[in-house]
Amino acid sequence: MEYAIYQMDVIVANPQANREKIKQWFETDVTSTNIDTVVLPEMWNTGYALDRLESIADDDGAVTIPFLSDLAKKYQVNVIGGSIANRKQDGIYNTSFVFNRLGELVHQYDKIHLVPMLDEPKYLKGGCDKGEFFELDGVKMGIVICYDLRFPELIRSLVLQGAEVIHVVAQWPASRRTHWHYLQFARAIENQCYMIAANASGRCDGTDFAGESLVISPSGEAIATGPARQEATIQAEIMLEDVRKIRNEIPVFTSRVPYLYGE
Ligand SMILES: NC(=O)CCC(=O)C(=O)O
Repeated sequence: MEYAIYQMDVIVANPQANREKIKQWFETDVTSTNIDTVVLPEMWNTGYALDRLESIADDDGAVTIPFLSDLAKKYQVNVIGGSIANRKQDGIYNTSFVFNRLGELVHQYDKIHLVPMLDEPKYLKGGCDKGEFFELDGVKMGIVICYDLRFPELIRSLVLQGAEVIHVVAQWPASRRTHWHYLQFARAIENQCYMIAANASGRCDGTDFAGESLVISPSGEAIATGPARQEATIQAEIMLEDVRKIRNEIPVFTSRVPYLYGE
């Protein structure tokens, strides 16, 4: 499966301009190649303009769902739609939407863990549905959003449901770029799964985002790394048989003792 990650420099507080950027990116970077799946970063509609979300968040995906669905259909690619600021009845969530090549919405997920360091709990509501896997092209996968990466239980639970590929969509600050790297590698190695991590570049209210998007194999090798702090497209091919291979070589999942972990 061939991936393209949009390491996007999100325009702060301008959803229309960000949709235009994404449309343009599909035209230039998705048409000419054999891409199966594209991945966008976190909060690509508004960036971290949290104090302005009341007026710029989408309304339960009203604009974003048809926008991403049309792109998936037009280019016949799966779309891991990053995440957006998304108003629901009881507040604004940080929501991901995933589409298959037919443009069908196959999954949605609200970020569970809100980031105190970026003031998210003041402006956003945290999701309370447990992460569930979805399937694209017959492959079981999962998605988490940025700070969720720090909670190994969430990713382990997706992998125990059968996910072989975990997507992390993010706006991860450059100041904590070492955590970004080590945590991604740890999650790949401990779960023997692919990690596909799409980070934003650019800056918002004095915070620089790291870029350095990553594709990591189930044995913990970096297959692709995006440049630091600049917009880029990262392309990589993943081989699902590598998941089976490493799980046979180092049978972590048969060595587990679930009753000792309270499962
Ligand atoms: N957008 C985020 O969730 C950032 C997470 C972060 O800064 C961290 O975990 O550190």
